[in-house]
Amino acid sequence: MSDERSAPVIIITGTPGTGKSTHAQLLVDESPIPLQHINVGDWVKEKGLYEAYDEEWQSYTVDEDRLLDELEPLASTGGIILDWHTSEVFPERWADLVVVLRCNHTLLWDRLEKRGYSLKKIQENNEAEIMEVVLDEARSSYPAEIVVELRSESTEDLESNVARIVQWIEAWRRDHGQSTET
Ligand SMILES: Nc1ncnc2c1ncn2[C@@H]1O[C@H](COP(=O)(O)OP(=O)(O)O)[C@@H](O)[C@H]1O
Repeated sequence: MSDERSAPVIIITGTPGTGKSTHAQLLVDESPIPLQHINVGDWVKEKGLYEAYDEEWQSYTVDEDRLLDELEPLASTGGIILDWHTSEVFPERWADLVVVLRCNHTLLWDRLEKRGYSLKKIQENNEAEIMEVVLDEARSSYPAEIVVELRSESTEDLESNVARIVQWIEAWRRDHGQSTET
């Protein structure tokens, strides 16, 4: 329950390349309270929280139980941004806000090409973005009132999205009896 936390847990999700890490980094800089950015994919690799590596798809099969065990203490304390392309794995009680980033598929294709993804992986992700896979997953895993879909196609989008999340953090603090004055 968020009542036990002194700071919120924010999930930023979206198809790879939609801008999760870029948003999370800017949010860390602009947040009125300290937030730790957890790039879950990097964590999985660094901490070896996977069962296997799939050569064909160039991706890891995550050991979800171990991942959740690692994250649980951080989620209980709060003050974290969970940055991952999937959100259903996290327990519903962890999340205070779930941001789903969206991007035009042509633009997304270019971003993933620049990243050096294989054609197969670009196609898979592009199709997932068109089919709204990540959005559907977030909507079926969390209450509608905490899921926010935001466009991430330009620097203006990035800045206004982060400003909006900062406002949300300030409101969260007020609701939890914490002053926004320092
Ligand atoms: N809103 C945006 N406006 C312009 N470029 C963006 C935006 N969001 C992401 N990008 C660019 O797209 C690429 C992928 O962004 P990244 O944050 O790594 O995505 P993700 O973490 O979702 O995989 C980066 O080069 C980043 O600079």
